Parts: sequence; C-alpha cells; structure tokens
Amino acid sequence: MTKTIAILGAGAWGTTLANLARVNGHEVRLWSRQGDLSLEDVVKNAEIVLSAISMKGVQDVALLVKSCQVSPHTIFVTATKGLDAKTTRTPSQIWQTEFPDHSVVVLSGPNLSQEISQGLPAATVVASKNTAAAQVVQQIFSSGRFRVYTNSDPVGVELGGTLKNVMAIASGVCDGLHLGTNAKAALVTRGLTEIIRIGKVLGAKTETFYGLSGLGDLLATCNSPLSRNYQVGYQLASGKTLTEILASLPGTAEGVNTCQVLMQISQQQNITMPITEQVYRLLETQVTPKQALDELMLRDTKPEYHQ
Ligand SMILES: NC(=O)C1=CN([C@@H]2O[C@H](COP(=O)(O)OP(=O)(O)OC[C@H]3O[C@@H](n4cnc5c(N)ncnc54)[C@H](O)[C@@H]3O)[C@@H](O)[C@H]2O)C=CC1
Ligand SMILES: O=C(CO)COP(=O)(O)O
Repeated sequence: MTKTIAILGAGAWGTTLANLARVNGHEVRLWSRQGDLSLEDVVKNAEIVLSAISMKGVQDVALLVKSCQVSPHTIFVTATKGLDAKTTRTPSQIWQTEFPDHSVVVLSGPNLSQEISQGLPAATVVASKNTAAAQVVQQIFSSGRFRVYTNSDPVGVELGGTLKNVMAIASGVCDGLHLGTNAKAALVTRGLTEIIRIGKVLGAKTETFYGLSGLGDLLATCNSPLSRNYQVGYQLASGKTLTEILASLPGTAEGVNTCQVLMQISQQQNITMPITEQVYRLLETQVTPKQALDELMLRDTKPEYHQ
C-alpha cells in the first residue's frame, strides 16, 4: 500500500532513502532547511516521518516537528548515526522523548549511500520495540536491491551504526600509515570488543553487535574510502589537520563528535575504551598517529576477553 513519507534532511543519506521509497511507489516529501517546502506541510498527514538529519541538528528539528501538526498514528524513523553532545542520548531516545506516544524505528546497517544510489545491492536493519511498526518500515524500503531485516533491539542497532564511526577513523589511520592487513584485522576485531563493552553499558544486547548493524557496518565503514569517517583517519595519517580535512569533506563525519561524547561516558561510567581514547587524543592533537599506535601496542599484557 502506498504510504505518505516525510523525509527530513536532504543530504546524501536522506536523498538516497527518498529515492528507495519513491522507486517502491510511495509518496515522498523531502524537507531541508534550505528547501522550498515548509516543515508543517511536509509532516502534515505523513504516515512516516524519517529523520536523516546530522546529529547536531536532531534535537532542534525534533522540537520543530513537535510544534507542527502530526498525526497520532505517525511512525518516526531515525537514520542518524550519532550521540547528542549535551545529553549523550541517541537519536531514537530524542525522538521517543519528544513523541512518547508514537512508535520509533531505527534504520541502520552497512549502507554507504553512494553505492546504494548507484543501484548496488545492500542490506539494512529496521529495529523497534513495536514489531508492527518495524514491519511497516521494512515493507516501505524492501526491494530487489535493498534487503531489509527487522530487529527488536533499537538501541543496539543504533549504537552499532554510531560506535563504528570511531573505529572507522582509527581504520583510516591504520591504512593511511600502511600498517598492513594483520594490524587492520587486529584493530577491527578489538574495535568490535570495545563497541560491545560500551554498548552493553548503554543498554544494547551483545548479539545485536554481531549482525548487519554492528559487525556488518563496522566492516563496510572500516574498509571503504567512501566512508567520510575513514577519510578523516586516512587524511590525519597523511599529516593534514582536522580543520583542513573537515573543510574539504563531502558531508558529515559523525565519528568526530561521537568520540568526544564517548570520552564523557567513559569517564562518568569508568569504561575502558583504549581505541576510542587514542582516536580522541589524536583528534585533539595530543598525540601523533604513530604515538597513538605505540600507546595501543604497548598497553599492559592481558587475556583476550571478548567483552
Ligand atoms: N551518507 C551515508 O552513507 C550514510 C549516512 N548516515 C547518517 O545519516 C546522517 C546524515 O548523513 P548524510 O546525509 O550523509 O550527511 P549530509 O551532511 O550529506 O546531510 C546532513 C543533512 O542534515 C541537515 N542538517 C545538519 N544540521 C542541521 C540542523 N542543525 N538543522 C536542520 N538540518 C540540519 C543538513 O542540512 C543536511 O540536509 C548522519 O548521521 C550519518 O551518519 C547513515 C547511513 C549512511
Ligand atoms: O554509515 C555509513 C555507512 O553505513 C556511512 O559512513 P560515513 O558516515 O563514514 O560516510
């Protein structure tokens, strides 16, 4: 059945998701700050409101939507991969707080938008506490080129997509320094362990991180020059400053902000995050890429815990 869908954020990801829904015959209205359509008109009578806004704009946009007329049956979908700098909340927690009586669905997976726009095959996950709402979103986006799975752990799915961005920066550094395949395998594997350790404290289920939105997105983003986060790390390794890199980067690299938020969480909750800490110190110019590598390699010896 044809659905009316409001997509907020007309960047790389919002535009790609809009096209996937349009190809499946849905009526899509795309909103951005610079566009001609008013937010009020875009969300009015929309059965789905999907946000693909960068993390820094999510809270403000959620409040703007709250001031509009929204149907009581509207399902909110969030596709943002980040953490709020002030409150450390995830995007789905922000939408659910502002719309406590509505279903909220997280959409996240190994989804480099450029490949999907080219028509290359990909899979993703839609997760919600409300299974029926996740199934509605699954039907909207599923096609022969985009395979959509449901999941009942929205926070786990969301954190998989968010936390891997920090590991993608680290992987870009690893490749930029030409450290080799063994080093990259060690980094990504220990990165997953670190993601699981943080994710469990933040309320995710461990097994979710072994799925598409966890390991799947970690592999995609840590291995692709199409990832903006990977590019940040790669270019830092080549000696550019963060300011120079961000000035020429096409779109948002959420891992930079996420890394800062994770450092707050690690200090508050006493969680060991060695890779995140070295990425943070590198972004803050407290260490060089080579020093960050040495710090990680020369940590105290220990057994190989997986969590
Ligand atoms: N591009 C990709 O391959 C994928 C991106 N994502 C996630 O989707 C989100 C958006 O990514 P992209 O579309 O690539 O970024 P982008 O930089 O291309 O677009 C960001 C959009 O957010 C809007 N925005 C930013 N700050 C805003 C504010 N304060 N108020 C209102 N609107 C604001 C921008 O105007 C733009 O429309 C990020 O969280 C990213 O991690 C998720 C999966 C794939
Ligand atoms: O999340 C993504 C792929 O799943 C996109 O990665 P970047 O934001 O690093 O480009």
